Amino acid sequence: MQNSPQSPIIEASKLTKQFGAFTAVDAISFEVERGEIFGFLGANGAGKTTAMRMLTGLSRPTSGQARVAGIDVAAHPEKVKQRIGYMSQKFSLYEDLTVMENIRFYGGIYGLPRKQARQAGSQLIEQLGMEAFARKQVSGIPLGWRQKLSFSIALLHQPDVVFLDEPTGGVDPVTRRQFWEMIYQAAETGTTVFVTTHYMDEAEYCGRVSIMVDGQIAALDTPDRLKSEFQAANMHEVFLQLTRPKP
Ligand SMILES: Nc1ncnc2c1ncn2[C@@H]1O[C@H](COP(=O)(O)OP(=O)(O)OP(=O)(O)O)[C@@H](O)[C@H]1O
Repeated sequence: MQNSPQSPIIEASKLTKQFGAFTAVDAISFEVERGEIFGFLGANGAGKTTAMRMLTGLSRPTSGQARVAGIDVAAHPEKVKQRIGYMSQKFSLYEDLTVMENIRFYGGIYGLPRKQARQAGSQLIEQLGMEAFARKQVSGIPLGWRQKLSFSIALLHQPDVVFLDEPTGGVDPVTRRQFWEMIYQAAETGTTVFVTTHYMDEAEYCGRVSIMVDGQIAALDTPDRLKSEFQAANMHEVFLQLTRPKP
């Protein structure tokens, strides 16, 4: 199923996930346009990862609907996985494989022919300037490099959308900036970026931002419009106004 270039690349309609009596994601509806950098924010436990797992076909919605690249995530989770890249700190590289082996392994998972995976691997290592690490086990390379590598691997099969779950957690500010340059490059080539972060300076780098509170989307707009609506100097203040428990 193909979606037209004009239609939103992500469409969620009353998307809901319940765990027993607990509603982790509560009827969220939103759309993301092709090529957008969309920030998906919320306090700990707000439901971001659960929502993202539904959008990536890893978890079945209890009710509601979502389409990613025109594909219904509940009806065709395997098809969705072919059209997306996914990177999280928990689900990422194999520590005991080398950099090159990881690239080839994921190339295989994403269905790239062996020769193409090898070429893409060499190209990727060169682009990242990781020649010195190519034959090193991933466990032995610095965290910032690992995160850049997993992002590049998530883009290996040129997905329509890349989902990034706290991609810059724990890395230094310089590496975070470099990582965001990579995000901009991906968006410029047409890949939609759906990103969660706890860093509010990063929220400012997004085209639009949604903020989840207790399973619902409490606000969604450009950082500038949110700041103006909440009369806040920065996104950190917007975030606090929405997520701070009411007295
Ligand atoms: N498999 C599960 N069974 C029961 N409850 C769950 C399950 N997965 C998540 N939850 C609960 O759903 C809520 C939302 O969790 P989720 O991980 O989606 O939040 P989050 O916004 O991603 O938080 P964080 O920023 O801490 O990762 C939490 O209260 C969590 O305990």
